[in-house]
Amino acid sequence: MSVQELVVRRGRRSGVTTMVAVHSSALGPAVGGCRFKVYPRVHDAIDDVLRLSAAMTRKCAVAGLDFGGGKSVVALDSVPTPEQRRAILLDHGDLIASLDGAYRAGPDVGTGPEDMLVLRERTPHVFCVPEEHGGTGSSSGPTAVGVLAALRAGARSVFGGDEMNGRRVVISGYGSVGAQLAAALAGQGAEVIVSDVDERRLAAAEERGLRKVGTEQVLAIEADVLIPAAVGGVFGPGAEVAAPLVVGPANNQLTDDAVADDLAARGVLWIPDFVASAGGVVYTLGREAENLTHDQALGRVAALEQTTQRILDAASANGTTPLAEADALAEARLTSGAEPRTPSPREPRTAA
Ligand SMILES: NC(=O)c1ccc[n+]([C@@H]2O[C@H](COP(=O)([O-])OP(=O)(O)OC[C@H]3O[C@@H](n4cnc5c(N)ncnc54)[C@H](O)[C@@H]3O)[C@@H](O)[C@H]2O)c1
Repeated sequence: MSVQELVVRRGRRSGVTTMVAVHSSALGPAVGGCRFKVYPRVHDAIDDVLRLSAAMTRKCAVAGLDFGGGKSVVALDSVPTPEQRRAILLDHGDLIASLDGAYRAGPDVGTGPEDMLVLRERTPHVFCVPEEHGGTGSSSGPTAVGVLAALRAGARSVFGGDEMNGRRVVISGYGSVGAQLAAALAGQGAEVIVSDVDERRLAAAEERGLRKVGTEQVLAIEADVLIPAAVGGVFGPGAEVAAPLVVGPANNQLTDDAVADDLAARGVLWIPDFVASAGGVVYTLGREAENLTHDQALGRVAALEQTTQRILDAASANGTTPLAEADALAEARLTSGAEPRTPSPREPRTAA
């Protein structure tokens, strides 16, 4: 897999290997989340950082952002103590600082706004520190708003309308984004069923009156919409999916791009994850890099509905998949550097 820059370093305080991949800076400095995860081997972490950074390039390009794709990964061999965690974050902050702004980090799986605060002790190139420290905090709310925008476009294509009342929706992963999607869709009258590997999350869902289903049944359950909101690699070759519409925030849902063709051949409309999950990065960069107001930034997130519609219309007109059309849109921006929304990327507000 091509990558512009990959830096892998063992931290001097923690002894833990952390890494940053800058996949592309064709449209601007690379942005991406910092993932804390236990990996069997460092090579698995390297594979992950490369794939995730490439997905960020596509996400930023399709969403019209003047930023490139990057990612950072902390390759853990076990869950760290709080002291180790701080040492790892400081080491990782030094690594990000050494790239001099070519990569800017936000939270990802395993990290949150408080961790960004520790990174910021070593580098200004950090997004999403808590609001009381001048950042915008967790991006899960805007991410959920973006998924709902993409869902509306998808529902019009599949069901002829975007009314969710009476529709059955299965959400895999009742975490930060999944829980917000569940609340919003239940509020619109949808029958929401959730799945999670964490019993405490399931108990929280049940307290809110939501039905649960085992993780092994998620793909097979009869539903109108399936929302992958947990992990990547959900759909492999020949995956059997009962729901006609799949749209969700989880990154890298397909084990391979060719799976998009398999899903289409089975009559499943899969909205590319890098389109549906862009709400968080669109909102955060709008607020922190362009100083937009909350409402202005949310307006940009809502525009993901039109972007998705454009992709679905093109797929329908050209007899292709939404993935092929989303890729074409990303490629057009990357090769022409087309129509930057802002004159030039600015420093993140947190850098001030
Ligand atoms: N938070 C954001 O702004 C954002 C932005 C873009 C993409 N994403 C992606 O969306 C997904 C959800 O993000 P989040 O912030 O809600 O994460 P989260 O960690 O808060 O929630 C994930 C949930 O999935 C559950 N889970 C893990 N493995 C599972 C499995 N095999 N089956 C079912 N449930 C499982 C976890 O227990 C957890 O409750 C992640 O893949 C993340 O990378 C999130």
